Amino acid sequence: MQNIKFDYSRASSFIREDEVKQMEELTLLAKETLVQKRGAGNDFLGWIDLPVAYDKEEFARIKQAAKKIQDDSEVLIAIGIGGSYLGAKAAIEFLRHSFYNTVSKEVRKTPEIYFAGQNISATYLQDLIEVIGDRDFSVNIISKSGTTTEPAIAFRVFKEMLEKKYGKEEAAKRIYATTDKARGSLKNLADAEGYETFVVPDDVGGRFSVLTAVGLLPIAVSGADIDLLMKGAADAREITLSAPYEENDALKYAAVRNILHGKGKDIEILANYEPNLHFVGEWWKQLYGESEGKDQKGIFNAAVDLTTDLHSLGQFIQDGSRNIMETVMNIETMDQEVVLKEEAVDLDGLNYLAGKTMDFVNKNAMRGTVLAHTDGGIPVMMINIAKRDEYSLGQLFYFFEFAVGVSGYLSGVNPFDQPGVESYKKNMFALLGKPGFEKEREELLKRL
Ligand SMILES: O=P(O)(O)OC[C@H]1O[C@H](O)[C@H](O)[C@@H](O)[C@@H]1O
Repeated sequence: MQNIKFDYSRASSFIREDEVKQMEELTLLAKETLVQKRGAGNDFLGWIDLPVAYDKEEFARIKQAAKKIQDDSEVLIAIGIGGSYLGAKAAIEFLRHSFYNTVSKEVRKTPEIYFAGQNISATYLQDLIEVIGDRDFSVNIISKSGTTTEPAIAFRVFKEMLEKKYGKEEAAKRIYATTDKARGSLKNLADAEGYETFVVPDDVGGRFSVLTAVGLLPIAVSGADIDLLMKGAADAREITLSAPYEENDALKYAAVRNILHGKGKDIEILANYEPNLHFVGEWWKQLYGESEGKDQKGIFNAAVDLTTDLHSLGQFIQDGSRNIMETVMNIETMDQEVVLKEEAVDLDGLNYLAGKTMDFVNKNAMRGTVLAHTDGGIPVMMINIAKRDEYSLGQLFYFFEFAVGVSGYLSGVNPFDQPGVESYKKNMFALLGKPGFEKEREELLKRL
């Protein structure tokens, strides 16, 4: 079943069919380079077969660990940043209750889940500690490299808290470490302290790791069905690897956004009309931004929540600099319904909507906006998502991952490295006085 469909028919005034056809050869070549692991970054292509070739024994352990956390904890703190944060956050926000952490326990049924280590804010951390209070909690520390500063700092704090509350031995049973199978300080620490560990495979980069233990453990704790998530990704893989160019949506998305980029559309905004999709947008920003923004090239990625942002950025999108393309994530069938009622006196003038659902209003807002943006000079592409469930999300993750691999090769970059991310770290370490950065420190202090 194909639950994710790409449709660029609305952008027909910006792009001709023969242009898309002309991209066929290059796009198929990029796809073959990717699949046959012949391109730059080919050490990091484990995500291509992951949905069918994942470690089944570990998968079962993830489910057991999730069950244990559900049984013995009221709160899970998932610590991680970038790819070790955004996938799980996106999935839980998309799949579960809009107010997951605040809705009653009877409705939620599973532990509250908070994220930490995705910033260096003391206020955020102190407030989170207050939220946990004296309740039972567990920690999932997630870092592929095992050396990232932000999560390491947060982990120190929560590790101490756990050890104080439960004693060292019991605390160790409430700490789950997801990291490299052999390297890094987190792996060493986990081995020394006896934490249960889960592996981020060597050949899966952080931003492609949502379907490894990195994403799967917190997602499973939230009560979402990770079997269905994997099934969705596996089916998307099947479709993407076998469909011819004309019917291959991931390839078309890669081709079309590159054509539009060539016409001066340097910015791509990913829009949603459902708040549950907000963090899919955040996940996508890392996936696309880190994969393509390098060598002084790339499409800048931004995400907007609509109709909310039509009342802030809407003016700019409609009428500002014309270097933007838009991709809309549209959930075709929503699971909840609110029907608008008739009022005896039509003071707010809304009686014309009586009997209509909110989704009807939302979808028409979307249709109207797509047309307005098109008329305003913004090519709009649609990604139609059948519904809000694990199966569709698995497909969506795979669709975006595959498309960015192809798209990166089309634009001539290595989509699987992120050399630029090191620059801020080097300066931060130097300013913090980390051993080994003495020379850089001297130079930087002169510039402050
Ligand atoms: O999982 P970690 O090794 O802690 O890495 C977390 C993040 O760190 C850096 O920002 C990388 O550029 C990201 O790609 C990565 O997802």
